[in-house]
Amino acid sequence: MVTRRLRAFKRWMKSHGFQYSDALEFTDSPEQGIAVKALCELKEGDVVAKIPKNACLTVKTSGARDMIEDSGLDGILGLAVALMYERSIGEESPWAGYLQLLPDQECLPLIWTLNEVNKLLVGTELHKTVQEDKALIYEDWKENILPLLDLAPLKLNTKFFGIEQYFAAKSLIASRSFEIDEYHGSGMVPFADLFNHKTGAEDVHFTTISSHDESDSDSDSNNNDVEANEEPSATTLILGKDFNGSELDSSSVSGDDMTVLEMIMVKDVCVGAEVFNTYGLLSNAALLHRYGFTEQDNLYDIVNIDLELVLQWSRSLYSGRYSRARVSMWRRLGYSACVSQNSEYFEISTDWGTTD
Ligand SMILES: C[S@@+](CC[C@H](N)C(=O)[O-])C[C@H]1O[C@@H](n2cnc3c(N)ncnc32)[C@H](O)[C@@H]1O
Repeated sequence: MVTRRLRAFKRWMKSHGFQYSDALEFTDSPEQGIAVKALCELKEGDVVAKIPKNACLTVKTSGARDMIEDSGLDGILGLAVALMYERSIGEESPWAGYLQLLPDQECLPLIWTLNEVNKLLVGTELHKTVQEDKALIYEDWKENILPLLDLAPLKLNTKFFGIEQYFAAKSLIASRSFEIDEYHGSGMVPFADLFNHKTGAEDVHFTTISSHDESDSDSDSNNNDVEANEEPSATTLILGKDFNGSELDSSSVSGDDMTVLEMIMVKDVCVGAEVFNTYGLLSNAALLHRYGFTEQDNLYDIVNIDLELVLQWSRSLYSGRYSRARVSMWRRLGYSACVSQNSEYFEISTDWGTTD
């Protein structure tokens, strides 16, 4: 269903220089939110959208830039202030047409009440993490956001900068922001954040393309393409992270470059099917923590077992020497503290200390 908010968003995209394929359809339902579907067959290699970087909401593009930078805020904290600020000025925000499409907040564990966290996460590896998240976010707000309210020049509307609004902004940033490049840092990327996730089976990649790669020629293009690049030297971006784990694109060192972000099909998609992006190869704990959902039959799901528990169990059955031999064997087999990009969710005790 094309809702009024989607129509307003499309108008907004048009007026901000977005190009996207007519073959993409946005659907909006109260139960499932927004999804992107294929109206006709999409082919691997199709460039289905081009997003101007300066239409992304970042600290650099926000009207609150001076205040944020003068206060020494940056990163996610700076982006949270930028997002709260743009929300606070309503229709006057250049992103009004985009912001009206966002939910108030994303239902991540960090915005659950403490009761819900204690009841629903007890016994899971997220329990302590989310408790700590909540405490840290509150401290962040007290230390960094509250003092902004006394700063005169921008006359902030305080009701948009309360603790609840800060949690809401953090939940949206966790679930929808991208690391854009060295200049912009993290930002909200309209359009790119409409795609849902499918673990290890995405159809589209979100990439950053340097302006010098751009070409007017489009010899192989089909009707679904928006103008394709000749030789794109692309870096794939995923929500919240640089996908390749490589350095962020540093070609953009000022705000006036013409760099664009592109969405490129990495697989054929047939008519009527949903077009998925990837948020990474994540376990269900990581998905829940960052995005507020889990996936059935997630091939990348893992269960962490605290090594201390395993050692206690082993020591209760076997001698200390035998237990140590076991630990050494696990090490040789590569069983160790997780060193993946998402290790924050999966850390097992790294204390391999000897015990008798
Ligand atoms: C980047 S947004 C995607 C667009 C979103 N569906 C919307 O309505 O705007 C990310 C959010 O979409 C939802 N989402 C994405 N992929 C999902 C999936 N495979 N299953 C359930 N919810 C998903 C989650 O709420 C997640 O926090």
